[in-house]
Amino acid sequence: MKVLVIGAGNMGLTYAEGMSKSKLLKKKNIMVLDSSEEKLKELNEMAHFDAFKKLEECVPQADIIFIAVKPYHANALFETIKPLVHSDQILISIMAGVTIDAIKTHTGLNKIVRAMPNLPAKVGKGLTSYTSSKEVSRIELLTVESLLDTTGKSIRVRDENFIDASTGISGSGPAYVFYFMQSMMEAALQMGFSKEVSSVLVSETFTGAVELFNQNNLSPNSWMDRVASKGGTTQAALDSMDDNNVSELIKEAAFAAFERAVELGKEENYA
Ligand SMILES: NC(=O)C1=CN([C@@H]2O[C@H](COP(=O)(O)OP(=O)(O)OC[C@H]3O[C@@H](n4cnc5c(N)ncnc54)[C@H](O)[C@@H]3O)[C@@H](O)[C@H]2O)C=CC1
Ligand SMILES: O=C(O)[C@@H]1CCC=N1
Repeated sequence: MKVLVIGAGNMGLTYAEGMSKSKLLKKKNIMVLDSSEEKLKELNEMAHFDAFKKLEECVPQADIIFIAVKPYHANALFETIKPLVHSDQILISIMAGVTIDAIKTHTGLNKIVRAMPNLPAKVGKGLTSYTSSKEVSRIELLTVESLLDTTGKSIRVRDENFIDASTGISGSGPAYVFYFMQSMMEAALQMGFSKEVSSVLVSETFTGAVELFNQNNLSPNSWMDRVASKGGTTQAALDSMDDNNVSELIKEAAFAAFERAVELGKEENYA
């Protein structure tokens, strides 16, 4: 089996690296194509991939085509691969908002998997939600799932609405965590800590809290209760967040990402 990754940026290269460790793929069965000369140079230095510049040299031989370009590059790319594809191929897209119907129309392919990963895939801690067109068989889906799992965990969702929803939670979510971290680091700096110490204070706090959450069966609310003493320091911080409606604002932000994913897909707004 051969996999072709088109777009070797943050996500494409991460998946190519992940899939190169898959037992389903033998060495050198991952082809990677990027339109940027700089990227190609980088790819040519990586021994475990075959790097390509021309679609006609790699698209026809691929069993699975993995698309990881930005949504606004999708349609131009689809039109160029259309004459090169054959109906047995499976196309996996991780592009935000690009719908299965649009992919079918513009590529002529029917076996489509739409997936939404997230950036922690870079360190094997990704979460990828995915769904597929009915033409992808159960066995093919198992293969796809096994490839997606090379970068972390995957979750199969019922339909594309849940892909857009998971974009608002897990796809864009790492940025919300970084937003929170950035604010806490800025507060630590203002309190007089050095940059290095601020970074350690914040990152260890996040790692520790997530580890606690993962190792126990308690809700975040229950954990908050365990940190906060009545009339104490944590309660002062939580009261301040409640007074400022922070919880509602975070939910609003997640819905903004969800709605943007839906909007991108409508009438192909990403084009
Ligand atoms: N970065 C993230 O956290 C996440 C990104 N995504 C999705 O992944 C996709 C890729 O995002 P990133 O990796 O962050 O982007 P990126 O900008 O890092 O990588 C895109 C790559 O595609 C290449 N490219 C552009 N047009 C091309 C073409 N026609 N043929 C071949 N290569 C081409 C570019 O040279 C670049 O190397 C996007 O559609 C995004 O919606 C999904 C979930 C998370
Ligand atoms: O911001 C974006 O559009 C992409 C999709 C999820 C994360 N990054």
